Amino acid sequence: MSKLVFVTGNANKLTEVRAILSAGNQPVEIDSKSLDIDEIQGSTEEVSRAKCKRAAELLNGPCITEDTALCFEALDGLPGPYIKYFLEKLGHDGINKMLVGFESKKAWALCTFAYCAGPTSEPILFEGRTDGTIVSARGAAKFGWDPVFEPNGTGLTYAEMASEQKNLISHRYKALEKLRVYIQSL
Ligand SMILES: O=c1nc[nH]c2c1ncn2[C@H]1C[C@H](O)[C@@H](COP(=O)(O)OP(=O)(O)OP(=O)(O)O)O1
Ligand SMILES: [Mg+2]
Repeated sequence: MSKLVFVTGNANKLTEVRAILSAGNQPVEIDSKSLDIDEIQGSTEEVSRAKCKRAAELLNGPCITEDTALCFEALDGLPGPYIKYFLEKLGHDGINKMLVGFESKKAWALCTFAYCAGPTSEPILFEGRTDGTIVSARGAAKFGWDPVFEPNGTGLTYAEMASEQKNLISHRYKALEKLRVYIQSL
């Protein structure tokens, strides 16, 4: 099959996706298209489905999209798919302050890849989840909320890890492993 098109406006995602999919003995190559597609409100599944469907309409062909949510246990899963706007307004410090009144600092990163075969097809979803804790920022602020998320059992924030380490345990890696199996069955 021809190369898959990954529609995203986020260069960091693209770098990680390429790194993860090129590892292993059956590498998957992808093309990318930088489109900033409107995102609806709703559950992570609804947000993902709508975005991928719209991308397939715009491209008039098959594509993948990806949505990343950061969910706080104390807030029953919020900010979830809206983390981008919270991060933009509040920064790493504000993200921590959101949890000051709560005992639990537990959080999980949820990645949802969507594959849509074309404008008249329904997207198929692939989820990956990594559990951890929200901590004061540590490590280089290169990618989103990486400095404030410490995956369980590592003692390091995503930002303190080598990219190879993050890419072996991340929400994105887990979702991509499911997508990879699906793509290779096409
Ligand atoms: O592994 C990650 N480590 C740290 N931060 C991350 C990660 N992955 C996404 N992020 C950030 C980017 C954005 O602030 C929000 C997700 O929002 P989200 O809509 O999925 O991403 P986006 O709008 O940047 O790109 P896209 O064009 O693919 O929708 O969390
Ligand atoms: Mg987005």
